[in-house]
Amino acid sequence: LKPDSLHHLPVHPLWQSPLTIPGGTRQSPINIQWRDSVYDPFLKPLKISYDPATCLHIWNNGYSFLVEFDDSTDRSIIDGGPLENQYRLKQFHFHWGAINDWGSEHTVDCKFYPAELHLVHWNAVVYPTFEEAVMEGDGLAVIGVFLKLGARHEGLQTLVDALPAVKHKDTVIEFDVFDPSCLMPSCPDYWTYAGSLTTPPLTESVTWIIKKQPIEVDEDQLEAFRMLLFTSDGEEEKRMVDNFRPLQPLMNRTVRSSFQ
Ligand SMILES: NS(=O)(=O)c1ccc(-n2ccn(-c3ccc(F)cc3F)c2=O)cc1
Ligand SMILES: [Zn+2]
Repeated sequence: LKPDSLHHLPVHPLWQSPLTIPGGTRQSPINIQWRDSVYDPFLKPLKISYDPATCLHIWNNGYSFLVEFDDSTDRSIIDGGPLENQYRLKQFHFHWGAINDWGSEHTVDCKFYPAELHLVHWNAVVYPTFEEAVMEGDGLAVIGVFLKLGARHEGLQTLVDALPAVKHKDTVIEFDVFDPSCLMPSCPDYWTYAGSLTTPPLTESVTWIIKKQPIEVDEDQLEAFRMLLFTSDGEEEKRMVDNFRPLQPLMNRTVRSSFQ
């Protein structure tokens, strides 16, 4: 890419940034082609231990709504799986579509789910702050969980009930007890690959752990996501929908599976 050609990269209206990172070799999200994933018998089970009391607040950051956690200690962590160290939970958020035909960031055999949950963790064993971990190849670990249309999810409902209070960009409410483990599917199977953040700064610092089994949510719960706004109070309302990044090239990467 010659420098002047950067100005002609397609810029997706939502992301206000180049769709592809010049020189990017491990961008996310990707399509997971099930038959091309490679079973790795050395992958360990993922260990998750969250302390519900570390939950702080929910805020609408203009991209999604984030549930943020107190990551000043090792009270909410994940370990095992493909990870060399334990990683601390910082926040979780979702991506979803305007309709149920799409909304997830990752796809499986080119199939979209209506939404995708991301639990963002950082390597506090090696890096002193989240800000530094974001810049390092082994700095972050994000668990991705697909949402599919089905039965009402009782654990999610406490979160859904709070969403009207964060309808507008830059609004926040206290949310002091929530255990994200209730959003995990029962099946331990996952895929894992080396990738990036899917919104700016798009840094190539994420070990992705994508759960094979989706969780079920009902239509009302998805509609509750869709009534959020990208816009601040007083601005012309823009519904917060389709906040997912387009698929990125796999390039020289292998997706490993924890299951045969
Ligand atoms: N969708 S995702 O890949 O899970 C994803 C995408 C972007 C982020 N993200 C965006 C800005 N930040 C961020 C927040 C605080 C900070 F100090 C540094 C950051 F990069 C961040 O973690 C976090 C997670
Ligand atoms: Zn995300």
